Amino acid sequence: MRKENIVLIGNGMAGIRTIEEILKKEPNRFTITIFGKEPYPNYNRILLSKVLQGDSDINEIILNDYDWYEEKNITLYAGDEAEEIDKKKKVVRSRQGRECPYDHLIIATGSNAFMLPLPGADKEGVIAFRDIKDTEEMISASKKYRRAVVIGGGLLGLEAARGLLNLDMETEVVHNSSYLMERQLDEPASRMLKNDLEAQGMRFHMAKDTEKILGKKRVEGLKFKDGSTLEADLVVMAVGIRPNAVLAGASGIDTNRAILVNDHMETSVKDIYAVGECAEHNGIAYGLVAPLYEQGKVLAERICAKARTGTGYQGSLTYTQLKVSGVDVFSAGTFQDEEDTKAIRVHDEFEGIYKKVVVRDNRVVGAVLYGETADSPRLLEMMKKGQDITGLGKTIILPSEQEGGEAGSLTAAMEPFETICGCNGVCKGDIVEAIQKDGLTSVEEVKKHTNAARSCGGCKPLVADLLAHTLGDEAGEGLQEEPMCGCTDLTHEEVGEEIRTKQLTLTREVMNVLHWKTSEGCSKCRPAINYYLGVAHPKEYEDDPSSRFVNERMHANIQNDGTYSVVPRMYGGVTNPDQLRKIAEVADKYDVPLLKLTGGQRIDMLGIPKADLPSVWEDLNMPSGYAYAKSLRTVKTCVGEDFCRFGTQDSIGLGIAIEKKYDRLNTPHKVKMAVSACPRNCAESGIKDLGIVGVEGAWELYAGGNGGVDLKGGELLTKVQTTEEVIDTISAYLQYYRENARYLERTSHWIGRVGLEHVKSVILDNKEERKALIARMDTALEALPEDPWKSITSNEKKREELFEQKKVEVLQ
Ligand SMILES: Cc1cc2nc3c(=O)[nH]c(=O)nc-3n(C[C@H](O)[C@H](O)[C@H](O)COP(=O)(O)OP(=O)(O)OC[C@H]3O[C@@H](n4cnc5c(N)ncnc54)[C@H](O)[C@@H]3O)c2cc1C
Ligand SMILES: NC(=O)c1ccc[n+]([C@@H]2O[C@H](COP(=O)([O-])OP(=O)(O)OC[C@H]3O[C@@H](n4cnc5c(N)ncnc54)[C@H](O)[C@@H]3O)[C@@H](O)[C@H]2O)c1
Ligand code: SF4
Ligand code: FES
Repeated sequence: MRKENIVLIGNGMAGIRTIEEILKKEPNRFTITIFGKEPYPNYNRILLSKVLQGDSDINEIILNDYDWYEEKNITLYAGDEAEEIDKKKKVVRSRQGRECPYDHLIIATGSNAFMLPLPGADKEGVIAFRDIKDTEEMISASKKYRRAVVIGGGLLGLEAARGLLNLDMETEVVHNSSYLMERQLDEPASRMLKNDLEAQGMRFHMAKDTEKILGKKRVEGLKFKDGSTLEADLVVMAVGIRPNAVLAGASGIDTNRAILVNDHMETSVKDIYAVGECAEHNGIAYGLVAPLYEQGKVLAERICAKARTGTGYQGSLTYTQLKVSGVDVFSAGTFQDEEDTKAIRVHDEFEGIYKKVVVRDNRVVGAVLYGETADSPRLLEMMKKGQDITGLGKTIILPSEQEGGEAGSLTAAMEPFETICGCNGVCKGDIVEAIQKDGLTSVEEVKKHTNAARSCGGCKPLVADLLAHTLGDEAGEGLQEEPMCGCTDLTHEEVGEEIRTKQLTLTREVMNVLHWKTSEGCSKCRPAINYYLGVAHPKEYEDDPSSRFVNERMHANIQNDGTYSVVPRMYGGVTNPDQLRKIAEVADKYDVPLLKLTGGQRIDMLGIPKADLPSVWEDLNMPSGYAYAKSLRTVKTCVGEDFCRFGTQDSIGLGIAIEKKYDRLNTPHKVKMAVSACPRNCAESGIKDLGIVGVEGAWELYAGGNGGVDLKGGELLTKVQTTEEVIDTISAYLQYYRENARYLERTSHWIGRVGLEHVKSVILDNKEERKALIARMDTALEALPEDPWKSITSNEKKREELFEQKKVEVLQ
């Protein structure tokens, strides 16, 4: 029987994804022929930004190489353009004279970059940014010329500008509106973006209209309508796209802005379909891959089923993320305030974080996240489902606002149906199933099996996290490591190792020697570098407060209304009438709105304005409880042998001794401990980073427990006889954790990653290493800073700098 012929015009992202979907359903039913104007196999256009930025090369962005076409028996005419569609004879004719019959014709001709029709726009050195040729031209221009101007401050323009900066060009962006990315961001987010990009070295000319392009044969500059000029050796136009519908229109297929299609991607002509940026569905021609891939799935279904099935394509909710290292931007749906909308806003100018969630009729209809975008999958899910948020608190809508903002634990808390990869519409459940069923151990494998992370790559950290979480103890050597952040290609471990081996001592030095891609780093790498430097040089390194998160800088936890909470240290959860009287007096004097007992057995004074913090600390005259820090938080104790009839050990005495010894020590994440004097475990030792349980004549130590989002029982580390052995084991364990865990990795994740047996083999079995770890811990303890509250209240300058100048806003 004759196979049916499919002809595809356009070898780009949407067309080939449609073919992939068809082949999944019907690997042998069709003879497939593809015309591609560009002389390459199918590549990832999105990652051209990364090629320009030097993070990737052209070979790495090929999605399907020539072998793939051969394996699938597909004929590809690369570099040959389809010029005519003869609907009567059902053939396509090409520029090189080929004539191909079709039973099904798919048009996926994408878009063309829009070139402003300015006088001089045809000069040498004036280009677009759309394909491999443009990218290569920019890279080669950077070797000869110095001054680049990008016209257009949208997604494409900013990604191009970042690339040109990486190529060492002086880069200016000319934008016709007063705000960058005004189609995706509101004013505050746009302002923050501009500040951060300026700090990276980009220069902006806002609200400028270009009148003409100056120069002889090659471009020499721009002239604006206000009469001013700007010199340029290279001009990149990034001012939007125009769907490529000319061939379809000339062939008698109905077009408007693009090729008109119905819910099944059918055009006005039988057996001719359109998909991708060249298609217009319900008045919208999309310019991002996620909707195009959804269309591809529908079209594959339509062609394979030989009839219309189901509801077809119903339009897409789009979202964008900017691919520029050092800035995290997310935008979806309605992002401007409207008459019938309300917004939840969080704005932290210290950490450079802005979040706005737009709500209409108790449903999330849009969001802008700047500086921290971990909440984006959950918000998208809420928007897609139209979830009623009545009664949901801010920490449910923005889970990363929870105390401590547990970086890295977000996928653990996600539901199986929640989307991990927006571009490819892949949810958590699909990925977990593939990891388990197919034994996947790397992001690359997950990519191949599920398509997740195969497009913009923005979801890679989530995929990596999910992989590590799903594999747990099995996550061994094969697990592919992710870079620390967009500012570097090095992993946490590599940066730590370089700091140690190259004896780097300052943040700036780390960034210079390790070729950081941004001049100032970002909110992910700066705190991590600061931490690694502190661990490597405990005596010499001077902590950098500007690399600390806001809570650590202010030595108090910021609350959702912009006030702070103050938690004084109560060693082992033990207090006395003097302390209680002092707390009561301070609470009265400062009208503290809420006093609350914490889970760590101390008293939290909530609702204190920032300006009052130093006076409150002074009046309390108690040490800081470090309730805000990546450090030892509390050592919870049960009453133990002195009072409890079951107690066999002095849990309070041991708990206080431990808390006094390790108090103020920097750790990769917060550390909680507990001491119970018998297996009844009243201090909840089983869910602590290190839990100690008294048994007849001995102590059992449990490691890697967690009572937070990721509930986990600790595992037995060892059983020892004396309190001295307990302390030595804690020193070895904590020091090994400090030196080997990634910054922001809780002990439960760290042990899950490296395995408890490994930790035991180092800190218990290897006597030499145990001794060395204990010695290094002692050195770190000798170098501990004085109590931070005291150091601020006794230093007028510090007090003024921190508490009387800058502004932290948290708007609700
Ligand atoms: C630098 C850059 C970064 C981007 N980043 C993102 C991002 O982060 N996220 C995101 O979602 N989207 C991003 N996009 C947009 C995304 O790449 C497009 O939406 C997507 O590539 C469109 O796919 P398509 O198949 O419709 O069109 P295309 O990928 O453009 O493919 C169409 C192909 O058809 C060919 N063609 C046209 N006419 C003919 C003809 N007559 N005969 C034969 N071949 C023809 C074209 O040469 C082209 O190769 C980015 C785009 C660029 C340029
Ligand atoms: N990260 C991403 O998702 C990403 C990255 C790059 C490109 N893309 C896609 O590629 C396509 C093209 O991107 P784009 O940024 O060119 O399109 P765009 O339409 O989103 O932005 C163009 C920008 O240029 C500005 N502009 C228009 N005319 C101008 C003029 N005369 N002078 C100065 N500025 C002018 C506009 O105000 C607008 O902000 C879009 O579909 C986009 O979604 C997406
Ligand atoms: S853990 Fe045991 S010793 Fe401690 S309070 Fe509870 S029952 Fe008493
Ligand atoms: S979100 Fe773009 S590849 Fe997954």
